[in-house]
Amino acid sequence: MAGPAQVPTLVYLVTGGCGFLGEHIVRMLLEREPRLRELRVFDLHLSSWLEELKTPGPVQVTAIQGDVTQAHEVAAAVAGSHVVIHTAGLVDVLGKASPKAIHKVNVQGTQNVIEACIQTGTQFLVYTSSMEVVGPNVKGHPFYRGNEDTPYEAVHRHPYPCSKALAEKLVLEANGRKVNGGLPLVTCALRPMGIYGEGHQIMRDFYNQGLRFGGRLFRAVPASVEHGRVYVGNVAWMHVLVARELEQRAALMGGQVYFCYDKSPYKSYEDFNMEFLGPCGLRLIGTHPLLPYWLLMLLATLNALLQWLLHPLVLYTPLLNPYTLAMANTTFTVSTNKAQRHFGYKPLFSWEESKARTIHWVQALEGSAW
Ligand SMILES: NC(=O)C1=CN([C@@H]2O[C@H](COP(=O)(O)OP(=O)(O)OC[C@H]3O[C@@H](n4cnc5c(N)ncnc54)[C@H](O)[C@@H]3O)[C@@H](O)[C@H]2O)C=CC1
Ligand SMILES: C[C@@H](CO)CCC[C@@H](C)[C@H]1CC[C@H]2[C@@H]3[C@H](O)CC4=CC(=O)CC[C@]4(C)[C@H]3CC[C@]12C
Repeated sequence: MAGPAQVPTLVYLVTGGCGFLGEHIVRMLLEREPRLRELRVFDLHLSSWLEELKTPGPVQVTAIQGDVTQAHEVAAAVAGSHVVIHTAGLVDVLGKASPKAIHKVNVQGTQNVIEACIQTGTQFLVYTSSMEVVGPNVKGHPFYRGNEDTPYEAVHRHPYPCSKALAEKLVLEANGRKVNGGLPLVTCALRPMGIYGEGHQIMRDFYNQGLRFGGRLFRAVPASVEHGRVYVGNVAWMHVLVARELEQRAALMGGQVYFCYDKSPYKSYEDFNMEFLGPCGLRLIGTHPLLPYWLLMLLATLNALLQWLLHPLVLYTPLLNPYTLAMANTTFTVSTNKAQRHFGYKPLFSWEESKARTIHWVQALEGSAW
């Protein structure tokens, strides 16, 4: 809420504001950005929950149905905004979208956002990048408690990380370009670890898979492999803070990247999911992977082959493919305080609270075993 001395003046635009992360950013801005006058929510598909936010209140919420690949639609939405949080993206590692579509949305879409800021004189751009810009790489090298300066051979082949890496580069290189009116564009990129929390589709998929197998999930990843995770509320909070601080700390923060992290424990992907699915009645079978890695890779490759064979007829997109298996089997965790040093980030939600909120959400899912 605005204090007595604060007159809300700022206009924010959130692209992808109806997605899993986008919704949390939108709600967080409304709760915790007192200087906000108007919040523009731009998305290809507008969600029904936006309606309740559009009712008269201290902040005008404007829903804009649009496509980031359409430069004119982006420019119209950006015009007159002070800050753009560009979180729209095509997130796909299961083969639901073509490489071309992923590139178009993630790279061309980001280029359109940058050019729109330049054309319309919008000075501050926050980009949701991804840990995937760094790794895990195709060689399966571990990244153990690394930070933004840890050397790592970032080599990608999959369309999604390739597109995020290219888009991040565009955003960082645009820092300092002159926007209409002559002021410099200030950009920075946030690289979330694997996000979890209310609304997480893959968590929902694992839960439904567990229900189909009589409440059981079967271990495929050794418990010793650590996969970094971060709660969606903390990712949203980091976006709000960066957007708020970018003006005052432009010299320090402009052109920088920040991993998005919190106090979520370092665990394997499956053991971490069990923190939520366990209390909802699911069990993870096996203390070690039930099948050897080579056999899992064979099955994953068969899945990829089936996907290719079936694609003219149906979309076959199982969770297990060579890429997801390699991702889940490679340690990738961060330990950094760069965001704290540069803009005072501290997680808003403790691990206990993040866990409780996520469990509560899983329990409320349809078909719950709870
Ligand atoms: N889910 C995760 O674990 C992580 C996600 N990220 C990044 O966070 C961002 C948000 O991801 P999620 O919320 O998980 O995905 P999501 O798929 O739930 O949200 C993406 C949103 O972008 C919108 N969108 C897609 N194409 C669009 C287009 N052409 N024009 C306008 N809007 C479009 C979608 O409709 C959707 O609402 C993405 O940029 C993603 O790369 C980064 C790290 C981890
Ligand atoms: C082998 C399977 C048996 O249970 C487990 C498969 C799990 C995978 C579906 C996930 C493992 C790692 C995830 C990715 C990771 O958290 C990083 C990501 C960052 C992003 O920017 C987007 C999402 C994702 C690619 C995430 C997707 C799901 C996994 C591959």
